[in-house]
Amino acid sequence: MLIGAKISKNFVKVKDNIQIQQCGIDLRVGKIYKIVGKGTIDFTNEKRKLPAYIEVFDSEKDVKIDLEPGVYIVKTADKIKVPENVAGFAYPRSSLLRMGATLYTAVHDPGYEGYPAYLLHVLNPITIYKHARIAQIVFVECRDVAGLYEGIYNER
Ligand SMILES: O=c1ccn([C@H]2C[C@H](O)[C@@H](COP(=O)(O)OP(=O)(O)OP(=O)(O)O)O2)c(=O)[nH]1
Repeated sequence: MLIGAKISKNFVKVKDNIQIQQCGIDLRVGKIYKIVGKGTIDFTNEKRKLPAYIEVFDSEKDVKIDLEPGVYIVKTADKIKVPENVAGFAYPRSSLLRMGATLYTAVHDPGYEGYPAYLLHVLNPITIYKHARIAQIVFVECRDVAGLYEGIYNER
């Protein structure tokens, strides 16, 4: 069952109550990066290498950005902390989709703590203002978990 926002608001450091939705929490844009070069992925992570990112926008410094179609990495401005018996799933806001842009997201593991990064796919030109709410994260109770997330993306 999805965990309602009355509880899941405790898993996200929200800036404003406007972020609290019915059964999820809206996440704000923090930084936006262009991807430069190629990445490498393997079985053991030994050869895993992320491409370079060039920062093109920072909600702390910039007012807005006009993005042309392409792919970008978005780092959220909101820190999340996923409890040990919970997993999180993020979705693009429907308004974002209605403008011709979307997010690709993965699983937020039990024990993860940090500012999630998502792939932003802009199909139609879009203007993004600082701290725009772009995603909604929902949390699900998770039984019999096999340990907690201890990987490189933790930001404790
Ligand atoms: O769209 C997402 C989904 C998850 N995360 C965070 C939370 C998650 O717990 C962590 C690691 O995600 P995942 O396990 O999918 O990444 P991985 O590539 O398998 O990394 P690792 O080898 O560290 O497990 O990254 C994001 O930043 N963006």
